[in-house]
Amino acid sequence: MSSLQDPIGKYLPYVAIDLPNREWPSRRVTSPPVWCSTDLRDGNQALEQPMTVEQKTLFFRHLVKCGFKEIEIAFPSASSAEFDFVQTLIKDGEIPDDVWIQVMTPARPDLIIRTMEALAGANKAIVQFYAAGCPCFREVVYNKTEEELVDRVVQATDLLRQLADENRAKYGTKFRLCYALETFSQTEPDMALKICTAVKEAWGPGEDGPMIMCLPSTTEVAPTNHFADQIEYFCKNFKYRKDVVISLHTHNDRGTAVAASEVGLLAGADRVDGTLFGNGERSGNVDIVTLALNLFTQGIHPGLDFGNLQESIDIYTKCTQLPIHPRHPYSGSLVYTAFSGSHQDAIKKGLEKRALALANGVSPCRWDIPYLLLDPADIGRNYDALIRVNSQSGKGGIAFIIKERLGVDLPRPVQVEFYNVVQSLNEKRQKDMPTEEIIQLFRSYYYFGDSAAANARLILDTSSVSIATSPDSGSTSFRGTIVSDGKRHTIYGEGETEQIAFLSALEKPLGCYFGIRQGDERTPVSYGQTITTTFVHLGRRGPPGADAATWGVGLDREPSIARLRSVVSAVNKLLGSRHIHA
Ligand SMILES: CC(=O)SCCNC(=O)CCNC(=O)[C@H](O)C(C)(C)COP(=O)(O)OP(=O)(O)OC[C@H]1O[C@@H](n2cnc3c(N)ncnc32)[C@H](O)[C@@H]1OP(=O)(O)O
Ligand SMILES: CC(C)C(=O)C(=O)O
Repeated sequence: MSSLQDPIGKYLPYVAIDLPNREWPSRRVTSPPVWCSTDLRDGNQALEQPMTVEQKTLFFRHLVKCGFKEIEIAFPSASSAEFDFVQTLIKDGEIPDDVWIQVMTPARPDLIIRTMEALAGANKAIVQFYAAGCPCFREVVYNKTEEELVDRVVQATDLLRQLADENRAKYGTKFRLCYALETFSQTEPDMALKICTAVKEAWGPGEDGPMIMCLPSTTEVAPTNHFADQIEYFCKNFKYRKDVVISLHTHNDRGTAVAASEVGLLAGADRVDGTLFGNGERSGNVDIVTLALNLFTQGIHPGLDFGNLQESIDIYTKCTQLPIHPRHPYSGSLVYTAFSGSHQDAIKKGLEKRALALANGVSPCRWDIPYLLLDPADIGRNYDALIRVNSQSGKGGIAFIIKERLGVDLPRPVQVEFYNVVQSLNEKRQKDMPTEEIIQLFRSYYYFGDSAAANARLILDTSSVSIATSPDSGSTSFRGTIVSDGKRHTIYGEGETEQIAFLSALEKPLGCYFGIRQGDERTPVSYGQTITTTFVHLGRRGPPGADAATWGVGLDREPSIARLRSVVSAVNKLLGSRHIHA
């Protein structure tokens, strides 16, 4: 069996930057960055099967709909499909006036020329060219000295400026340059400054807007505090800082791309490029949905619209053929679901408190629900999946489902009673119980609604019921028709309340004596109509030691009928027999 070897010597720790007065730890982000989607380039280049023109077009339209104003659409020199895609978007008028398309090229003259050809006719274009700066790339990949590398990027910038001028003259295209110092986070800080200064000076002030300096963690190799130091150091020491937009492009090799971008913004960056759901090379780019919703849950509108997140998920999965993990932040199918009892209980209480505050007109009503960072409704989800029941669940979660689906607000003892029923089934099944099944079980267990009546030994014909209260004695009389074990009886009884009168009327045909031990009636709930829910705890007198008691539930628009129904429910449970559980 293999075991993890001693890593000392094989892997080197990062070299910390001397930044004694670092400011990023105490800063706050108060407004969103400029966003750039790189789904159609970095995302696309990492797919087993890169997107077709149709898929890219669909994705592009969606990015526009989400509100991206800068969209990297292709690596035009990679293939004719990529080249043609750029031309198709331009010629078909797909690009809104306020959107800058971005394309990517290495700092190679042949590829730069081809890239600029692809932009013929564009209105607004950002050309991103890249060359890595770190020692490994200089030595291993390019075989170039620092000076030779600087020369290469300066020559590339000169060529880009010349071609941009030509395109501008021919098509009126507005051009901005983005230089991506690939492997920035592995490049010596002063080398990073040197190479970016050379590019900026070669490009000049830029006619159509500020130049962009993209500082990527091409491969994420160190903790995020180090990345933040690198960005702050660059921002403080780059002499053209005020003239450029600093952009972040973080990868997720250590699983901290989101955190790296967040601290990078604190450290002074202005722009973030990344992909929806973090698609991209290896473990991906930064997930822009997560970043944006992280801002949203701090009370800052991200300037991107993920109000219908399912649409983004559907388009993403269709175009990339990649799934979203069920536990993916904000987007996963299970991230707004609690299975465990104490989570469910807390969520239920939080939502009830919020409902009360909303009903009392509290506005704005702060979202403060245990375990739920975001209101699922904000991204277009409903509350159906909030609670799912398995053997780890408790009474609170089950009560939540019954309340949400049936409008029945169970009192605590009924919650406990029904929880025990669900729990004993769950323990046998060893898997979660779908909501529909819980509802069905509730109906049948409490002989609730028409479907449950089929199993009932006692049925009350509610249309036959007449209840009267004597003004003299104050006593209430009940008259009505029941069906007991298939036989029809017209019965009569008297008592202090309609429930007691009904119970006394039942004694003869059923041959049993029942007594009310406890009752509970809930404020009528409104589901288009006003419904009263009544709960009764009913005892049956049996032989010594064999007394039984149970809860019954009754619902009706008419409060007195709801009370009688609760008695029917409890009596049926006590009589048992024809009752069949799920
Ligand atoms: C970190 C990133 O994601 S960067 C973006 C990466 N994306 C892509 O590569 C997707 C599209 N790429 C492609 O289709 C192809 O790589 C092409 C068409 C661009 C180039 O293909 P080829 O000409 O066959 O070259 P290849 O990809 O093997 O590149 C290697 C050469 O480019 C050089 N090179 C690599 N990056 C750069 C750069 N940024 N600037 C200048 N030269 C570079 C290498 O040093 C190497 O040169 P050498 O042949 O003299 O040793
Ligand atoms: C070249 C840049 C933008 C990049 O994709 C990276 O470094 O990961």
